[in-house]
Amino acid sequence: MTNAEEFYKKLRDQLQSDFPFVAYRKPGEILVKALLQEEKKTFKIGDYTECGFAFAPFDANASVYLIPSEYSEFTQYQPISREEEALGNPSVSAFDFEFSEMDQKDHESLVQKGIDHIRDGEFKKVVLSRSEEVMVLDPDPLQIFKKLLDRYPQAMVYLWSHPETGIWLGATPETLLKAERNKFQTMALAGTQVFSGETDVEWESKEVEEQLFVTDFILENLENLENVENIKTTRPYSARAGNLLHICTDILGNLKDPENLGSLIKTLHPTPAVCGLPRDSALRFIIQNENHSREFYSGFMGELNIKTENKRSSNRRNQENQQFKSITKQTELYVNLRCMKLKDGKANIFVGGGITKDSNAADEWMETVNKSQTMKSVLVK
Ligand SMILES: C=C(O[C@@H]1C=C(C(=O)O)C=C[C@H]1O)C(=O)O
Repeated sequence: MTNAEEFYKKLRDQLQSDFPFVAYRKPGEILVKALLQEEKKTFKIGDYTECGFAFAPFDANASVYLIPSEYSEFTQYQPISREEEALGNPSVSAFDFEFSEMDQKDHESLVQKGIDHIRDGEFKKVVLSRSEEVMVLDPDPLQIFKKLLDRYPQAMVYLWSHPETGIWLGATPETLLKAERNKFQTMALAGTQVFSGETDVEWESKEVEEQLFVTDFILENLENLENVENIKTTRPYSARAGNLLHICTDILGNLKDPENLGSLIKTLHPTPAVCGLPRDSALRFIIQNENHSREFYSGFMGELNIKTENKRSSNRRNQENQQFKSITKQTELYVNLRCMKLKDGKANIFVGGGITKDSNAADEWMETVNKSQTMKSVLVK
């Protein structure tokens, strides 16, 4: 354990030498962790038995970056107080930023084209996105990271820096895969409305249907996987993500072979929460029609097979404070949403939304504006 000052000095040194590193805090946790690569070399994932922090692009055929535990220093600190965190309304709103009418027109016509293709029966759902360039007043990634930590305690907050990928930051609400011992968990997340102080809200049938598509797709695919058994789901509930609410179903199960995560990850990514349904035709539409490259947006990132020590006290009499220690490997991967790439004093913010037959282009534009708020609120002083 180190202190905040030392922690950020290490990150600063790493940034200056352009050595790969990642700093992050998992949802609801207090400790802020980092893996600092000790050499300037590029590591990639092979079969998902590797151990470290993974960073994957949207393109499921492209290789996945890794900061390996084996060649990195691990460091962490505990912020002294959380008093300032997650407080009220940010002083800045997405509406304080100017919008380009061109961006709006382009996005609305992309969405309309998606709706037309759905009505023609080509696919049932497609997730369409855009990227928006924003000037950053203080483009220091460490300052932005600290603001994200403050503002989003329930998100997976990260700062990733690698000479081959550039600098990325995000605060995502969406779990791709949690796995420990023989248990795993994933999530079907879709449907969006603005949070106005209440999580017990009504959802329109369009949103309910859209989220159900995601749940059903994940369940069908999991059921076909040799390595998976005892699948269970929670009831759909409203989950808060910053200024937004989504519909969420948790999906849990067991792994017959906990060492083999590769087939599960490949089955889950990309889910219809970020791509569409059926996957192949939606993906083709995205590649042919979005006018930007998603790069790492709507890919995934997080801990892969990180060794964790679990301590358990025995309550039995005559065994004072006896502790059982066991080492397990933990995987916690998140879908890379509400994220941005920092470059030359500018941020490229990536936002998108799921389109179904009942979508409306102007509403979908507004949804991306609302989603851009997550990153914009930390880009000004
Ligand atoms: C695609 C994004 O978010 C996804 C799409 C959602 C939707 O269509 O309502 C909701 C949550 C995410 O699964 C994004 O944030 O860019």
